[in-house]
Amino acid sequence: MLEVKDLKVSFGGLTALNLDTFSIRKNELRVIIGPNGAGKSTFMDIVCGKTKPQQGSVKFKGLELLGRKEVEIAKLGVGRKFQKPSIFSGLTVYDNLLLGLDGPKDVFTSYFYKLASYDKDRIMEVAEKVGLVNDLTMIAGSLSHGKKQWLEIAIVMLQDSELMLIDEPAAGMSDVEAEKTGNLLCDLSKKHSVIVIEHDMKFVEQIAIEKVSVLVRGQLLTEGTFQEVRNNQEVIDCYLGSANSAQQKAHS
Ligand SMILES: Nc1ncnc2c1ncn2[C@@H]1O[C@H](COP(=O)(O)OP(=O)(O)OP(=O)(O)O)[C@@H](O)[C@H]1O
Repeated sequence: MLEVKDLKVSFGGLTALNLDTFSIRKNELRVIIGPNGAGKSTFMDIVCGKTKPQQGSVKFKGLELLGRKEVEIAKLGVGRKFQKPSIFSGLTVYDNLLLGLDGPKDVFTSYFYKLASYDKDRIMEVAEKVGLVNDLTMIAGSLSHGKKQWLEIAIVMLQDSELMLIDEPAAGMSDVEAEKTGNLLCDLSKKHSVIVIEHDMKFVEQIAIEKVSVLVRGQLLTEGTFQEVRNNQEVIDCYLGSANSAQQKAHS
């Protein structure tokens, strides 16, 4: 589904990413973890066309993505949820979802776009899945932080992208909200390839049903199951640090 090779990106002399290889399968859920500044968001920025790397190759279903515009990459089937919610705060939840449909792309035409009943059904189906069905008339800006994150995930779901890039979906969520988000992402991965960046280890453990990739200083340190990664001494040293060591001592 996605095959990355020799990817390099620097900002003003600082190497943000230097990735030899990275790939994920169709309908795989991959979690990327790593300390702050490891290059995780930069990786997603490159895949969705927001950032141009100095060199490398990013193939999506065999098609080279590098050199293409963000809109074109989105149309090819790559959807992105950013770290900070980027919804239209002044519009209702419903109108945000309407804009997320693969129809007219500006606010004005969307308002006058004649919705097919299929589109309405899609909006209701997705709103139901993310638990926003009772909030459709709410102004998006007044939603709780967790619900804003769900709205943004809903917008990616409406685009029905084959590859979904989800940056820190559980940030700022309560445990209950995070668990619900985890279930949603696991469910999505039955029909889509999903890459999730996350810091919260409890959440990572819940969603890491397949491989976890660890990025450190722009490089892929290791990949494996959650348990393998969690017990990897280099990962403990580089990333999980003393908090995890203390936890392991407490368990032994
Ligand atoms: N547009 C930019 N211009 C300059 N430097 C940047 C830019 N984007 C990212 N960087 C730098 O590249 C490095 C990698 O940043 P990135 O945001 O990808 O890390 P991250 O792993 O997502 O971190 P975090 O977990 O804190 O979000 C950092 O040193 C960051 O300051």
